[in-house]
Amino acid sequence: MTEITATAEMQAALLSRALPYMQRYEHKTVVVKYGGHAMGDIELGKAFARDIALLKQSGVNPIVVHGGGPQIGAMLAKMGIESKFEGGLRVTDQKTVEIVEMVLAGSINKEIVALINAEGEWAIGLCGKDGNMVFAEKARKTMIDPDSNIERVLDLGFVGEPVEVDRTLLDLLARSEMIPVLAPVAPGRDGHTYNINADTFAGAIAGACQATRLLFLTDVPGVLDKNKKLIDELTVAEAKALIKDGTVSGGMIPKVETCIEAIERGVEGVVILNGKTPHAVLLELFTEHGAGTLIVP
Ligand SMILES: Nc1ncnc2c1ncn2[C@@H]1O[C@H](COP(=O)(O)OP(=O)(O)O)[C@@H](O)[C@H]1O
Ligand SMILES: CC(=O)N[C@@H](CCC(=O)OP(=O)(O)O)C(=O)O
Repeated sequence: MTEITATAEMQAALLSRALPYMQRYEHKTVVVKYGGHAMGDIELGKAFARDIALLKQSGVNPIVVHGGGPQIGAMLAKMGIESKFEGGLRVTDQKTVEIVEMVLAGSINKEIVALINAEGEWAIGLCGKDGNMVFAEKARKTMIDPDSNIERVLDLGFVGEPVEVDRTLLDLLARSEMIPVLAPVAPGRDGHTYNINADTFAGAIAGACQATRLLFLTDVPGVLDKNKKLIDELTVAEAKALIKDGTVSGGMIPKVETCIEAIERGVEGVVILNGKTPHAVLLELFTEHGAGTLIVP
């Protein structure tokens, strides 16, 4: 067999394996949450943008929701403001929310839009404020104090939770062949701007759009057990237990909580996977052995 024939056969074999998966997602909504920790490397960023463009070209309706926690932290540090987190969420005062909006809805959002557009697609950068897409309310979070075992209410300032999602604009964009790239900032009916954890925002969008898949791209292979081994599959009950016993901590808490809520809202499948693996999105959706942790009911 010549080298050219061998390559053609390999490509055909790859295609024939991928095609049934491609058909499975045709005309379906896939929400991809692109975490701040998965960003940073320009080549990886281009590979991510290429995957999103390819999804669109294969008839899938992708919606990107991005984070930018480390990038916000760096900007706050430059301005001499210390980052403080409680339960994986940034304590956000008025000055902080202004910087959060600038970094998320400004620079990061437009960088991702430019990367996808460079792949020949029409991406459009928005946040919850655009088209009355998302309204938020001040987040009401409680936490069990590990020392006293007493539940305490957290005051996180202008941290919001999405309470209303209107998909009119998203549906319009899907019909116009555009790819929405969403920053997790939204207004409240009280006139304030709220900083929403990007995982929570992605879950609310996926729920409202009845997405077929919700993918979380982060900087770890998925949910790890106490021995740092990857857990391939988790039920909702097992996931709750891992948060309770502290195996899941920090930024992984809002992620896993969102997975649980998204499944309860009717999203078919939720996966947490490593966004630092080149073409993680295509591999997850279009190959038999998806990567990461799949959360199931
Ligand atoms: N059980 C766990 N399995 C995997 N990661 C965990 C776990 N518990 C805490 N983490 C932390 O959660 C981080 C991912 O959340 P986060 O930093 O918010 O990422 P992103 O910016 O991608 O949203 C990991 O880098 C890891 O440090
Ligand atoms: C309330 C809250 O914590 N908001 C996040 C929003 C960005 C985010 O979630 O980014 P990642 O996905 O990269 O973590 C923050 O201020 O960092």
